[in-house]
Amino acid sequence: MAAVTRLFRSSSSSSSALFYIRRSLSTSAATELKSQTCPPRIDPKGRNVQWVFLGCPGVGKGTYASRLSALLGVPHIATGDLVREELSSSGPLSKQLADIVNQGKLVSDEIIINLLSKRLEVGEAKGESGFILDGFPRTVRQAEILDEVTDIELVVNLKLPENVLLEKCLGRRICGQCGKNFNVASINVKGENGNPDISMAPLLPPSQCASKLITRSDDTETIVRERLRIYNEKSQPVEDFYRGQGKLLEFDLPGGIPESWPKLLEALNLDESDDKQAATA
Ligand SMILES: Nc1ncnc2c1ncn2[C@@H]1O[C@H](COP(=O)(O)OP(=O)(O)O)[C@@H](O)[C@H]1O
Repeated sequence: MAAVTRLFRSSSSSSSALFYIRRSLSTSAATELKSQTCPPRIDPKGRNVQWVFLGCPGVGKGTYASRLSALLGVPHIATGDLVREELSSSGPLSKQLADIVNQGKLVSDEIIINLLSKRLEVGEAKGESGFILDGFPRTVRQAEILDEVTDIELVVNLKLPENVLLEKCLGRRICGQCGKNFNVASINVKGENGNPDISMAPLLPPSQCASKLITRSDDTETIVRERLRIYNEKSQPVEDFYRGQGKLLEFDLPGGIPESWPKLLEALNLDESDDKQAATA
């Protein structure tokens, strides 16, 4: 497979893949955020933002990153989706990835950078610029590599208590036909240590999707617990990396989408009229 060939041809860690990332991103204008944690009020479209979404498995990175990508007119690039696409192909990497993902482990930095650079190449050919990254970087090494090739403006760190994350992952369903995400869990968790209670209504599928729902093979309790453990070990240092750069916006989700989305827009200094544009996009 071309991606693997390219990866193993590179003499230093991911250098050829990095070339593609650099080339794809060099045309995008980056705005320094530095010590601010709230971006300036902006005209959302055509801004070519370079944002990253961090957060534990099941927190909702995909949901909010995808809504914001529609609002801001930039691609939502989820490395988990790239891994799953590769998994469902019959390429030689597929079996290796299945073993890693189904143990809840992280794919190597080299493979993930290679998949990401291929995705960026395709986007570049279509004239894309800017991005919202979801699920990348997940290690400090990945964050350092990203820093070498682009200037991330803002890193949104979505947070929920661990018991909610587990329930959300176990309730997650995907329509096998249209690919939309749903959640059958009805969450009511009492807040501990002075934290507020959290309730989330299920996000149920319409009738045409109801009979086609599938569960991700890595959304079992054992694998989710392992993914949470690995997040704490490998990905939490990424939060510190960006906190040190003054780019981290911490966002405690207050509940499901109806409660969280307006508050997230507020935290990002985006307003309701921008939201309406997204809804009709
Ligand atoms: N940046 C990355 N680095 C290493 N592995 C990754 C990365 N992104 C995704 N993966 C792999 O793909 C799997 C699914 O990713 P994702 O859909 O983002 O899951 P999650 O729901 O755990 O956030 C991960 O468990 C991991 O094996």
